[in-house]
Amino acid sequence: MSPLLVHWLILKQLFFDKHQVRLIVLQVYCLHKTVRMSGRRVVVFPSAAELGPALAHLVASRADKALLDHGRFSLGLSGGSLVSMLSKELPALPDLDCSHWLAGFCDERLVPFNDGESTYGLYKNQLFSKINIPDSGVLVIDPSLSVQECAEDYARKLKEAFPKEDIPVFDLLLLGMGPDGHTCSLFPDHPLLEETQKIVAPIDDSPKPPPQRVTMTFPMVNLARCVVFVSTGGSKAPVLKQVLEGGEGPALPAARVVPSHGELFWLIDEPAAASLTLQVERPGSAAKL
Ligand SMILES: O=C(O)[C@H](O)[C@@H](O)[C@H](O)[C@H](O)COP(=O)(O)O
Repeated sequence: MSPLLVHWLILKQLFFDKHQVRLIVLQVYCLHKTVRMSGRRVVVFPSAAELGPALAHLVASRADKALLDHGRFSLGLSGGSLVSMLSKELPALPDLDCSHWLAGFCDERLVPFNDGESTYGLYKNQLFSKINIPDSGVLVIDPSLSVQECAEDYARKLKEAFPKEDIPVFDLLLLGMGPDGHTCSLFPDHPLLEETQKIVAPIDDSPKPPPQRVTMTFPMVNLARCVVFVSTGGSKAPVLKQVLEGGEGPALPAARVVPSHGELFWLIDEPAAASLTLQVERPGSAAKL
């Protein structure tokens, strides 16, 4: 018998009657249900430095699972701080094999690849050059096209890469969230939030520069097997509270990411979590998610 169980049985004998035991079990169950079984896990790390390795392990574990299940791991990337975090942490994993990975972009800015604003350009220099992902394993936009054509071209590339599915189902999408609650290039109050037909849409009036971008839409994002938001820093605290706990007015774009069948993680640090009152997980840096 495990020592924990022995302790519990002694405690139970000494202090609790049957009714109290039932209550405690019910409370533990409810807590577990709130934290885990709502389908969304909010996981708080002391700092971004501790969050990074846990994110890398999560990526590697979902990659292992996907490779076993269907021989390929499809990963959707976003810009922002994710670029440097992934570029630091993924190559540091021992034995990471990316030869059967397919990397796409949750959104991309319509600028040449050698422009400092190109998300692909950043990943190419900082991450792809350090891991063994083949060039053919990276799905990129064609920045020479108009924004409309670019979105159509990128949607076609995605559909070709997922021939068995009407709408591509990514194994893992990594998302960031802006201080206005945007994610991908889906901005608050923008008509693209209501898009139901296209899997990738053009946007030429992005409130955050550069104005021309292409973006995955909610119908595609919400089909992913796993979606992970990464949000760090005290400046994100107010919007995180609104997104995770609700507030006045229509739901912000990041709050509308609710995978229909997949997992949803919010990996955040303590400064970003400062205003939250909901139940969160605080697993420490060695977290295996
Ligand atoms: O295309 C963009 O303009 C950025 O990529 C942007 O959408 C970013 O992902 C979020 O603002 C989160 O940024 P952080 O990861 O730095 O919080």
